[in-house]
Amino acid sequence: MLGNLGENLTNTMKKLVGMSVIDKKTIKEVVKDIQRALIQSDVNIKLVLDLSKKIESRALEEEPPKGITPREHVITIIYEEMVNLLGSEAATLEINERPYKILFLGLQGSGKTTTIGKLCRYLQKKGFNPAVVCTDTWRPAAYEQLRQLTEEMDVPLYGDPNNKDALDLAKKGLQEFKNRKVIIFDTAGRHKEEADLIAEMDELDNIINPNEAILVIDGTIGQQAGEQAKAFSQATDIGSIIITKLDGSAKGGGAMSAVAETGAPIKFIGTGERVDDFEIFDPERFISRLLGMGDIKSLIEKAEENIDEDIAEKTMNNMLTGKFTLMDMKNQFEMMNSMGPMQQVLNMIPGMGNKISKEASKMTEDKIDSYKIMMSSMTEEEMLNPKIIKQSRIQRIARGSGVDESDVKELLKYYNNTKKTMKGLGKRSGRLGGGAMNRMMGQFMNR
Ligand SMILES: Nc1nc2c(ncn2[C@@H]2O[C@H](COP(=O)(O)OP(=O)(O)OP(=O)(O)O)[C@@H](O)[C@H]2O)c(=O)[nH]1
Repeated sequence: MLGNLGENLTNTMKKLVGMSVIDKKTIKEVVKDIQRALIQSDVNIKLVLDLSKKIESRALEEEPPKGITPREHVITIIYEEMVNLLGSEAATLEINERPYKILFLGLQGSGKTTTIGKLCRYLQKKGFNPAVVCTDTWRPAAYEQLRQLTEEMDVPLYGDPNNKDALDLAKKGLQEFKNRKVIIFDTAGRHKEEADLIAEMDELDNIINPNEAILVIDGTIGQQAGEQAKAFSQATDIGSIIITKLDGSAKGGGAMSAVAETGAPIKFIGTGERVDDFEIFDPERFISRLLGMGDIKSLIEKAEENIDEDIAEKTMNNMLTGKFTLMDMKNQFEMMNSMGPMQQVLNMIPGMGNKISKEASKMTEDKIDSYKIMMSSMTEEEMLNPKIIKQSRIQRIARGSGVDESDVKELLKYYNNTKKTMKGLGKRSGRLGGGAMNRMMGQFMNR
C-alpha cells in the first residue's frame, strides 16, 4: 500500500519505540524521518512542514496525560496529526433516498469502470441491489467492459452500444431502473474537447438529478489530484471522491493529502485490480495501518481512561511517606488493573530490591482479585487504620468474603511488607532529590 510509505513510517515508529530516551534530539530525528517519507510520497512540502512543526511543538510542550508514557504520548501525537492531514472524520456513503442516484465521473483510465464494479459489490454486501447505466458513448469498449463486470456480479445493466446519445441513454436508464434502490451512472472519461465533456456532464446532471456525484481520481498522479478535487468540489456540493490505485503507488500519500486539503470527502479507496480491493476510507484506521500500529486506538483510549489523578497522587504520596493504608492499596490495585501485571509495574521502580519483587512475584491477577474481595468485606475504619484488624475481625472478614482466615492474614502480611518497603523507598528517594523522585513517580504512574 502506497509504495514504501507505509514501510518507512512503520520503521520510524519502530525506531521510536526502541529509543531509550525521548528527548528533543530524538523527537527531531523522528520528525525528520517522517518528513522524508512523506516528501518521497509526493505530499506537498508546505503540508509536510506544517505537520512536522505541529508534531514537534506538541511533543515538546504537551505533558503526557496520566496513564501513558512520554513515548506513547509522542506516538499518539504523530498519529493524531497524521490523521488530521487526511481529514480526520470518515465520510460515509448514505443511501437515504430511493432510488439513490450516483453519477460517476472521472478521467479516462482513472479506474472509473473498475470502481463501479467495486462499489456494486460493496452495495450488494450491504443489501442494496444496485443497477448500472452506461452513458459512455465515447469509448466503444466501455459498454462491453461494464457488461462483463456486471454480469459476473448479477447486477442489472442498461446500455446500448449503438446509441450515441448519452442523454437519451441516461433518460432511458432512469426509467428502466426507477424502482431500484441504487442506480449508478457511468459516464465518459474523454471527449473531443474538454469543454464538450464538461457540457455533457452538466446536461447529464440536469437529467439524472443525482443524489451524489462521485469523482474517481487516479492516486498515482500524486499532488495533482488536489486540483481535480478542488475543481470538482467547487462545481458540486454533493460530491465525494474515490482515490484508486493506492496499492503500490508511492505517490498515493500525496494524492490523498492533497484531496483532503480541499475538504472534498474521500469515501472509498481502491487498493488493487480485483473487485474486492476496495475499502471505506477511514483516516484513523488508515493511518494506524500506515504507521504499523494496529492498536493505536486502544492506546489513546488508555490515555483517556480516567485514572483519577487525585487518587493516584494521594496514594503515591501515602506510600512514600509511610501513611500507606489498605485503602491506598486497594486504590493501587484498581489502578494497576489498567496498567498490567503488578510485578511489571513494581519492577519499574528503581531500587525496589528483591524483597518486594519476591512478594510481587507471588501476586497473580487472581490473587489481586481475592484481595480485593477481602478488602470489600472490611469496614472503612479498618481500611484506613489496618492496625485495628485483630483476630476477631480477621474471622469476620474471612467469613464475609468466603475465604480462610489464613488468606486474610496473608493479605495483611502483604500489606505490611509493602508499606515497610515503600517507606524505606520514600526515605531513600529523599536523598535522590526531587527530580529523580518525580521521574520515578512519573514512571510508576504512567506505566
Ligand atoms: N492497481 C490498481 N489498478 C486499478 C485500480 N483501479 C483500477 N485499476 C486499473 O486501472 C485500469 C483502468 O481502469 P478502468 O476501470 O478501465 O478505467 P476507466 O476510468 O473506466 O477508464 P475509461 O473507461 O477509459 O474512462 C485498469 O487496468 C484497471 O484494472 C486499483 O485500485 N489498483
